[in-house]
Amino acid sequence: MSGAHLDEWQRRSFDISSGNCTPEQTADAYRAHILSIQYAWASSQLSQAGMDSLLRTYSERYAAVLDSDDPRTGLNNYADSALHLARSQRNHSGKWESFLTMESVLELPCVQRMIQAGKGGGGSLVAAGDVNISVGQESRGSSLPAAFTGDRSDTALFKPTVPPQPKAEVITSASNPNSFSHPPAQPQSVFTHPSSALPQGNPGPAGGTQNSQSSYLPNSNTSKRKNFYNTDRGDGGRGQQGGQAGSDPRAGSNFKTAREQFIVEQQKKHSNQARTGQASWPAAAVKKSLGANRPRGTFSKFVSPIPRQEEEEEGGPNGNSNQEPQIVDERLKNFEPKIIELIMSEIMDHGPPVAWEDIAGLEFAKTTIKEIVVWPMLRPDIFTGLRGPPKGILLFGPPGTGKTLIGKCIACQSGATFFSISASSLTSKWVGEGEKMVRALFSIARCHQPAVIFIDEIDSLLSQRTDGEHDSSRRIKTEFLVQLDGATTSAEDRILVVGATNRPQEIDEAARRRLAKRLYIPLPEGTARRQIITNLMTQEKNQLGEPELDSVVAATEGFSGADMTQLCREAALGPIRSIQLSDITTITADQVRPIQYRDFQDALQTVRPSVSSKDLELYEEWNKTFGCGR
Ligand SMILES: Nc1ncnc2c1ncn2[C@@H]1O[C@H](COP(=O)(O)OP(=O)(O)OP(=O)(O)O)[C@@H](O)[C@H]1O
Ligand SMILES: [Mg+2]
Repeated sequence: MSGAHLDEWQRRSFDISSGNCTPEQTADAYRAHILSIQYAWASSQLSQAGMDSLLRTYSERYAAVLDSDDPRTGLNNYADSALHLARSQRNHSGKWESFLTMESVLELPCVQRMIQAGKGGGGSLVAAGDVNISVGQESRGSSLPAAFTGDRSDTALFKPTVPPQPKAEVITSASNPNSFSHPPAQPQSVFTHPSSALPQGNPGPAGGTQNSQSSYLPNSNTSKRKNFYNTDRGDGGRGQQGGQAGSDPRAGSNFKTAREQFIVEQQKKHSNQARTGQASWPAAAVKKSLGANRPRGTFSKFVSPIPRQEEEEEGGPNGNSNQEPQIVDERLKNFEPKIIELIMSEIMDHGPPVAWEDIAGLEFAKTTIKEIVVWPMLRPDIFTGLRGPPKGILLFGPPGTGKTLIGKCIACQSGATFFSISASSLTSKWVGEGEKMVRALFSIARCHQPAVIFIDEIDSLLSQRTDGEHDSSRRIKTEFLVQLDGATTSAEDRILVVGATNRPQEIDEAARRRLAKRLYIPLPEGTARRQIITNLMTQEKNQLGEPELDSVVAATEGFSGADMTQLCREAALGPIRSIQLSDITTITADQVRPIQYRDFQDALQTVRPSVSSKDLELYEEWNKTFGCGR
């Protein structure tokens, strides 16, 4: 999703602007947003990077509302005021009836003994295991408060035996000591009531029970929270709390705040990302409470793999090699650094410089390209309105005629940032990431204007769309067409796409239209062939006279530029082949004889034109139909 679309989507979806929302409503809204973001991501309306970014924002806002103890703005971790939000909350205390009535408590053997002991004026009160209170089915020792679990064995009022008390029932008993409750039909667990637990000097059973409960149980709000957040959770979060053991009174318990639980659930979903170190919003949410340990991710700084000169001198970006890499432009923050790095390192072209004079012939193509590429890049103020350059040009023609060479020349001569990408690498190397790459490519180009995106073998990227083709390549094509159309670029953007192909017939008609200027790069004519030979021969010792050159030019009718280069290379080997094998190790470079006409004659025996006349007809035909030449 482009930046513009994302903004619009956010605006429509996330308008909590009334200012009259209660904290509950705000929290609810944020939670709904978070779900919407996940849904949008799952249904491919939103990119991974977009989702990361949005989730980070909204989970932090959600957490801020949840955590704040300011009653006007926060929910204090879903304390009492927000419990009604949890519609599925089940508190059975209202329905259950305790079997522990005042009378039945008095009949308990331990209570009887206590009474007896009280009457007897001292001595041991109650033996361990004497008190059996039925409270429910589950046994989760770790869920008890520390005072319950023996952590405070010296002062503990109650000590559980196996199996210990489930929280739900503890909670109920705490809030209503006179109706110690349980589901009647469920099996029972056992509580031990040690003698020391009873309030000193208070032999009265009812009063004793009340006092003891109020002294060891946490306040009812906290207990309710525990009850709620443990109702439908498995053991999933236990490990997450491990780090708090020892210092946290909740150590060893399953208790989690709503936010912690939410984060745990999300972390499970995103565990893969977390493992690979990518940014994921739960990590961002955790960051809030953990301080500055921000993970590397979407907002990590990006460092260019190609250090600038001053950086090299200073020992790294910003003069500090220890600093994190930096994403330089806001527009790129939604892309994973990995992708940006790939584009910067693998797509930007850094070849040897090529001048217009190095390209033999092709005068019409060169003039046109200068007109629509180089000058507008150099003087954008003049080339506006109707004079505005096309957004795309297509160089087509037989193989080896200089299309790629022209691309390199544009890179050197236009003064623009040059992105050279082979379509096959886009479709094969980053399978599944192709459309992301395309989007990132255009975004980076937008940040580095004026920019030329050169796509060699563009036919393999923009071939006719068929029903049977793979979904990913179809998506790449669509993304490319969208970007090419300039839907996401403004009129002032100076990004030019130059495509090169020797299979123009295979290009999708929609792409053809977008590559408005289609230039035929034909086989070199006589003068061009002569120029290629002359250019190449100036670097070598040779004895080629004008008439001999004419003969070679005449003999190479139908040769492409690449064939001509190959012919010259082959001829250049002639003098070496004439050296005696025994001399090859001792001979000096000066002693190698110059290239002669006979070397070309020999070479012409082995080097053949690579383009057939039948193929040539097809190009001529396509040029007549779709080409922009004269
Ligand atoms: N017009 C030319 N002037 C000088 N050299 C040329 C010319 N055309 C081709 N060559 C030579 O041929 C080589 C191959 O050319 P290039 O890669 O540009 O061909 P291409 O048109 O891109 O071929 P393909 O369609 O197969 O990709 C160049 O490196 C250059 O040496
Ligand atoms: Mg090429």
